Amino acid sequence: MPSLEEELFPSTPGKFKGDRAHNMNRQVYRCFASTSTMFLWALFLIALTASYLSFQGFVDSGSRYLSASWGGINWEKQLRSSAQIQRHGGFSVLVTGAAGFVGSHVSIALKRRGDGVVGLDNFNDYYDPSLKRARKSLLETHGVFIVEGDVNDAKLLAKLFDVVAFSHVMHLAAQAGVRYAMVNPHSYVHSNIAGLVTLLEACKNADPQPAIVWASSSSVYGLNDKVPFSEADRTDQPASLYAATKKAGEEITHSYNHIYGLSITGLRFFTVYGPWGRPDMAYFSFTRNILQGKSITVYRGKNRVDLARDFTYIDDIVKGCLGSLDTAGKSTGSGGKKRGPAPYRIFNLGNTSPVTVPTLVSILERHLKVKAKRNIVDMPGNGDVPFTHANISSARREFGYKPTTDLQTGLKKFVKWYLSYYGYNHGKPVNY
Ligand SMILES: O=C(O)[C@H]1O[C@H](OP(=O)(O)OP(=O)(O)OC[C@H]2O[C@@H](n3ccc(=O)[nH]c3=O)[C@H](O)[C@@H]2O)[C@H](O)[C@@H](O)[C@@H]1O
Repeated sequence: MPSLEEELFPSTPGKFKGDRAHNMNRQVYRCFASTSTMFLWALFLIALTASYLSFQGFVDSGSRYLSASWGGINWEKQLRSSAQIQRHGGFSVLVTGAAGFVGSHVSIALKRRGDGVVGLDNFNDYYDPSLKRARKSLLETHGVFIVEGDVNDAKLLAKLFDVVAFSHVMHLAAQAGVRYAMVNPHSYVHSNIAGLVTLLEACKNADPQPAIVWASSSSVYGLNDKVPFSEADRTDQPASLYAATKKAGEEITHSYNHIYGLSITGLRFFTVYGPWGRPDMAYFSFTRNILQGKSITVYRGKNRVDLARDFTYIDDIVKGCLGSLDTAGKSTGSGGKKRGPAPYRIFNLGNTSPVTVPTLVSILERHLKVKAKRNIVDMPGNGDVPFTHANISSARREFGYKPTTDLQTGLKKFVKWYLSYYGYNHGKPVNY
């Protein structure tokens, strides 16, 4: 049996016979009725979408407030107090990677001379996070507050710039390590590319815009064999994904400098070592293994040539970082708009005195008074380069950079710290 509607308005036009005016009326009514049905459906769908979105927002913000380790009045108070400048003409610096090796040393040095410092670190487990926690405790005793968060967190970055008008950003947060890039390539893209862009976005939007000094790497020289390495040498032959992401960082920062007027200084660090260092690096893992009586793997280059590095002591690097901050010109833009050209600089921070890896081992043996069990193997194709050697004349000219610690002296200080921290048997760290 046809429904009432079907009866009144048969689905097949033309089958209905009636007068013309009646017909017209029906068509108008029909058209109106279907428009209002559509309208009701549209309203229903909009309401459904809106309630879904607001539910999602509720879930997001709820989970953020439940899991976030930042935010709140007390947190903002800690930020402001840590960022407080204590010297005439001082800076307020956001240090990313502040619980890292270089980050912790730079943060303390800045704080000591009266600059305001706020740290940011995600405490990831690329290497033993307890060492990062210990550095954090050390920083707290110097009055440096570290926010636990990721440089990929745009909301957190916006909040930080909202609470503190940072004059400088020292960007040291990164996925470090040359050979680990073969194990976890995406962590390099996440931290060194995506994280960098998120940070630059926050800096470009900030008002005032901070000047940025950030960690590039000697590894950008890749297969370059012109020695010593100068900033103008080619850097288009990276030997590892790590190097490629650092090189990409140099290009990315250049574009932000060009478009938004951000002041940029990239520092190419040369194999930095010292107390509170990184356990994944050769001098550190060699020390641990030698003390534990385990063998160490010493890579050797083509034609049995020893590998060499321009090992640079942490205190020299810290001086280079501070010198870079002191001479970084201002960013010219604000709120995402460029107002004029800003400086774009790149410097080598090395020691200008390469030492072979076997010599590094011999120095450690002397300081530790233990003979190493050396397992010499040909360098696998793992992203390593045979040698590095920095020409540092640019940094010397610009801010008087002059490294003063040779490898022998620097390793002595490292070993002293290592033994006080871990003990001879790499037991539990001494509490700081
Ligand atoms: O200069 C830099 O820019 C880089 O310096 C280091 O990278 P790398 O020089 O490879 O430092 P190590 O991992 O400590 O290696 C030093 C030397 O020891 C060698 N090595 C390493 C590990 C090992 O088990 N055996 C060994 O012979 C390496 O081949 C290399 O020649 C850092 O790990 C990077 O994060 C940094 O960017």
